[in-house]
Amino acid sequence: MLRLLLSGCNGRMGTIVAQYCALMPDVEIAAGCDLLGSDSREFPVFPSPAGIRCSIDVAVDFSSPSALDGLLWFCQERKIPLVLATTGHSERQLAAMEQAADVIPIFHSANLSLGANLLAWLVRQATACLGEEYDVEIIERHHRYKKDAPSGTALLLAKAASAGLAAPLTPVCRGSGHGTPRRREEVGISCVRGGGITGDHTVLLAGTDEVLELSHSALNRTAFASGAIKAARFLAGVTQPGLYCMDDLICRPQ
Ligand SMILES: NC(=O)C1=CN([C@@H]2O[C@H](COP(=O)(O)OP(=O)(O)OC[C@H]3O[C@@H](n4cnc5c(N)ncnc54)[C@H](OP(=O)(O)O)[C@@H]3O)[C@@H](O)[C@H]2O)C=CC1
Ligand SMILES: O=C(O)C1=N[C@H](C(=O)O)C[C@H](O)C1
Repeated sequence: MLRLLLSGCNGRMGTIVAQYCALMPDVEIAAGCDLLGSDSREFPVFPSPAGIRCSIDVAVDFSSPSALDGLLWFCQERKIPLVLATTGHSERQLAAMEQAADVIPIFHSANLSLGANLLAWLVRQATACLGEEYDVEIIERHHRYKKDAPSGTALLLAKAASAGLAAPLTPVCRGSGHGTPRRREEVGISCVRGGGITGDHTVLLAGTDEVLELSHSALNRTAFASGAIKAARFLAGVTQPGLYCMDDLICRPQ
């Protein structure tokens, strides 16, 4: 049995992950964490990891950047691997996560769906083929409740676009009326928030005479939940501390 700690268990993703795990005979949510706790779930819910005493194989976090410090402390103390799916962390937090990966295995991915990670790979191939003459612009669209912008996936795609080129691109968030012409060395990110959009990402490669568009749409949150459980299963078999990501799960041509 794979025993999980689910951080952010009362949220949109936490709810879907718990439902998804309930369908798996060999995966169990041993404990949950959420700010308000809860006594109506099929597992105990704690306001922070500090109070958890039961045995945990892997922690899975879909909560908020504010949960990170407590989670890293708990997982390092108990030597528990961590799947970190939350987005919107600061540079300081990302550095703390990298340090913690010297002690425990951490699987960090801003998007746990197979398709979005394949999109990142395709974007890298596309910029490598098209080169500096094509401007890269990213449009991300999410539901009205999303707190962070730009999305973690948009930043991941910006990095992938940059990796295909000789000179790196700097991510720039587009607002309305920015009033200066685009600079060649930027990758623009435009954020849309509305309704119940689960998560759409489009990468535009805009040349003078043609435009290539590559897109991914998550149709529901199970796309992420299934990736989270694959990542948890993977970490349960990892023996070395380190930073892992979807590249460690996906087989594709180099
Ligand atoms: N990597 C991936 O594939 C995906 C990542 N995400 C990311 O996951 C995160 C959660 O998304 P979503 O479920 O939509 O958000 P929600 O706001 O619906 O859920 C987050 C839950 O975490 C709780 N929470 C907030 N702070 C803490 C804390 N310090 N400790 C424990 N629990 C806390 C929230 O409580 P309260 O509401 O009271 O604040 C809420 O119940 C986001 O960062 C999102 O971007 C989402 C989908 C896919
Ligand atoms: O908050 C969300 O909902 C999502 N967040 C992730 C992100 O910031 O990229 C992944 C997905 O797009 C859904």
